[in-house]
Amino acid sequence: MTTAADAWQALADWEPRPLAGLVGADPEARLQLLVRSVADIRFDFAKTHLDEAAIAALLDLAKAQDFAGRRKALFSGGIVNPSEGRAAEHSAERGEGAPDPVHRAQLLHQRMRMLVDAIEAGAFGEIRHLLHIGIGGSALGPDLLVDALGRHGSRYDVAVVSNVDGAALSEAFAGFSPEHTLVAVASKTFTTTETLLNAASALQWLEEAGIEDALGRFIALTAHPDKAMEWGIDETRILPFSETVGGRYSLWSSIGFPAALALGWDAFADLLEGAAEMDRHFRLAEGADNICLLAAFVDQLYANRLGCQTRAVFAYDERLRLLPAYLQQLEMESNGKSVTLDGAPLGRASAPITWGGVGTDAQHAVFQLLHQGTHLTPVEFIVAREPDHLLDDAHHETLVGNCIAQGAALMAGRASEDGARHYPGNRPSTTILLDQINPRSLGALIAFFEHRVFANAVLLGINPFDQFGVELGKEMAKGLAEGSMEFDPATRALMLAALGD
Ligand SMILES: O=P(O)(O)OC[C@H]1O[C@](O)(CO)[C@@H](O)[C@@H]1O
Repeated sequence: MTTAADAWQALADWEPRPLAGLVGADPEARLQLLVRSVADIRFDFAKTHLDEAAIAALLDLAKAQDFAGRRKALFSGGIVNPSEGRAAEHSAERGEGAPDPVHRAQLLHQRMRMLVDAIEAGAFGEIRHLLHIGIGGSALGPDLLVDALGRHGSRYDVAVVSNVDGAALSEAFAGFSPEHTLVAVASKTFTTTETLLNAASALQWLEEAGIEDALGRFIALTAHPDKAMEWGIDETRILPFSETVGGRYSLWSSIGFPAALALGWDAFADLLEGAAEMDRHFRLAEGADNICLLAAFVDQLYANRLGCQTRAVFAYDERLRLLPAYLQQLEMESNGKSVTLDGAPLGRASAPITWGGVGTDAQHAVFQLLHQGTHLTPVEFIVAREPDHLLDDAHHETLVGNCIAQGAALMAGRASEDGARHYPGNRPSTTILLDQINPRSLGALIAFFEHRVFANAVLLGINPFDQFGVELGKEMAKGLAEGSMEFDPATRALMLAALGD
């Protein structure tokens, strides 16, 4: 049997062919090999350097790394996060997983729904605003969902406040009236400094506004209900989710509460169903037919064969403007690792740096480097067939046309004697085309990215579900605030300059 080392060697021996040749030689075969539709989303990898030989090497790698076994473990509650001795059961929140976690998720969703109904029925008075306080995975997902899907007729004003910089909370206070505000404190651990400080300031804001029983306006979204109760939130207003749902995979749990409240329960249920459809595809599709695995093949090709240190994602859709930030956490916190599952040095590139923005804005800001810079950067375009507005068709046509033209220009390039006007071309891109952006398609899209991250982790042999890398910085920030830690002279001088003594 081919070992992982053999498969990596085969990839090292593989030579990329020019993109224009790959696409031009037999266009029909190319499209058939590299363009697929899953959950009404078209994934187009035709303008990447992936070819049959690279796919064969990467399929061998997947086999050598027991992709099928690890995928089975993911969906059946196996310990896929060995450093923390845990399963990773975000798919169970969508109904896809082992019976027990699926049942627990259903009970949680029932409680969420009852709370949504109670708020609507006026159990908390006349609520118009939801102040959602959380950070990282406890903020990026809900923020993305509400921003993307709540643009027309969101039933509540939602502010997601994550930064401990008081300017963020002050801005939210300025837009909300205390008597109509409900506060959701979202924290898996319920120990995160920034979140607890923001929550305490929100409580003070309500109290100072004369709200009777200000704590009664708080709900908690957490995997540690005991800690939320200690903080003062009544058990009846706590929506506890499972420890086996990772923070950056948690928008499907009660962390998604703002979306369920603002968009309505049916929309939240559609979101889960869209993700479940992608779960089923990922669980059942074999080999290169599996779109999440195929995307991971492209990622490995660029990160580990062609030396690309970054991956750029551009949403050509204003509704998805927060997607790049969401993906940064999902991809970089999951796969930004340097050791394998058994703690040995990884010895190759882990996750590339994810960056990006929104099109067409980014074209006028950063695309210069993509078209002519010295870095090779695989670019991902995300675009929808249907616009979200009633303005003249010219808007959508220009938007989509620009998106498609960028991929074509990156690939084709244009030769010129004048170096400044020379476009080298042969630059890869992937295009993800959605019919519409709605709860169902967004659920499927986000689940696609989650499973692609997992597939990459399997190919690399790393654990995508822990994040010890962020702990040291947290500890030192605490040590600095409490004066309980010794720092080096340069840091001491900086502290003195910034904070006084
Ligand atoms: O939900 P919590 O426990 O407040 O953590 C917030 C975020 O902080 C992290 O632990 C990183 O510091 C993320 O993984 C997580 O999403």
